[in-house]
Amino acid sequence: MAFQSSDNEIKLLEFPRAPLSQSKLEYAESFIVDLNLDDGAKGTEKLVETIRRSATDGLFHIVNHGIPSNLLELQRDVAYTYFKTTSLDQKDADTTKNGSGLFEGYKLRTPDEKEDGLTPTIEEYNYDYYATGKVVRPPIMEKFEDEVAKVYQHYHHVLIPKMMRLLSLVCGREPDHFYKMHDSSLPNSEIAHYLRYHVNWERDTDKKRASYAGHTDIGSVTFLYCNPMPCLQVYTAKGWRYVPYIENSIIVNIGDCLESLTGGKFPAALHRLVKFSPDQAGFERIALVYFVHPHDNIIREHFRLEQERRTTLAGTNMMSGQEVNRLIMALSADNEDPYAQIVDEQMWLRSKKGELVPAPEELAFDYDARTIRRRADAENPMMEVLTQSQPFKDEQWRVIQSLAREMAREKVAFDDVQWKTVLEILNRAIDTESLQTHETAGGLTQAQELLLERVIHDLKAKTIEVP
Ligand SMILES: O=C(O)CCC(=O)C(=O)O
Ligand SMILES: [Fe+2]
Repeated sequence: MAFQSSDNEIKLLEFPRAPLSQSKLEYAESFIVDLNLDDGAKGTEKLVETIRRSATDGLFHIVNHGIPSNLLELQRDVAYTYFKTTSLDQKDADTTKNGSGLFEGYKLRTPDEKEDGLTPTIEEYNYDYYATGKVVRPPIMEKFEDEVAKVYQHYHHVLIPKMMRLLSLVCGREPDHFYKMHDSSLPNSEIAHYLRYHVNWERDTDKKRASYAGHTDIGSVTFLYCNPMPCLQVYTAKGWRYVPYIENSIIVNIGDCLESLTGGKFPAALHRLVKFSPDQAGFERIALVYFVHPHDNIIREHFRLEQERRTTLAGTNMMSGQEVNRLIMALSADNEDPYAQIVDEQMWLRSKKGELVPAPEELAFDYDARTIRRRADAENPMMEVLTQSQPFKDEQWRVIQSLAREMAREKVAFDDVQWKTVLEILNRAIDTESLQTHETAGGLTQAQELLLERVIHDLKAKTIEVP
């Protein structure tokens, strides 16, 4: 039950702030965008250049953003008070789905957590101020809504347009190019996201909450109010690095949608949370995040394109920047960094410029589970379709891989039925050196046939080595 004093008034608690950490840590480069310099002329050009340079990390810091720090710190106290003083039963009741698949309110506990009566060690609350207004807010949030809403209003009316304009300029577009995808003419969502990391949150790392295992945010940009507890890391060309703490700054973090909208030229920031530094042990951490998504139809198109790319790349050993991200996510979920030993820095940088790069040979994607596993113990989903549970011979696999590479390059895909035809043709080509493609039941388009013929021709010419 919410803490209430005798006069029925809910009291705001002050979040116990840890002293600044003195730990010596390896930090990412600080790309600082001072909005006071945004003059529409030389100053703006300088900011555009800084943002352009930050594209390797996908993350930069804005200062002189115009939101008074006391408002943001009030927001931190409000979030803390809610998490700290609200009963579990009330929190369970505070969840609402807003119809878009995104949750509103308190993030539902898992059935296990409910059964064991446990409070999640990372708690989350989502707040879409510009949504329909149907959601009933907890009393402490209602009480301070007018003040805290000034933060949302500033994001909505000032910082989103400014960032979208700067990002459009970075990408050589018309100044309103990205903002037109976010304005109020069509439905979209902006979500204030509060997180409470309990003192002992790292003990639950097997639960892999998205916020701390390596991940990218799905929207276009995310604003993160600077946090004096240096747990946030970003993946850079040098590996995982701590995000520097710059007082009163707001971090801007590029999400998947902006990566798609820029054709991979502005890659999403891959980030994660790691344990508290020893001199801040015993404190909790409250994070204040503001997710920005483009219009709903653009989000849908983004997911459609992602699905299409996955279909095209499935079974190939080529990866897009997003797959590279997923690879690092899968490998670094335990806060280790084996990725750097597998893929070199140049490859990573190329993927960050929108190129397809070869995946490490020994790894295979599992698109359904959104993970990547070592090939030895991987069941490749394409192999399943092709072999219908027969084990796949090495030589067949070699040919299929070559075919798949060509498919990725030429953007040709086969459906499940067509794959069976393809397999028949390839098996015959391998076993009898017969290269006829037209003898089979078919179902292939001309482009597919041509592609297949070329791969088979290479096979005959032994440019594909069959061991
Ligand atoms: O806790 C933080 O600083 C960031 C959390 C985060 O990455 C997220 O909520 O997506
Ligand atoms: Fe995130």
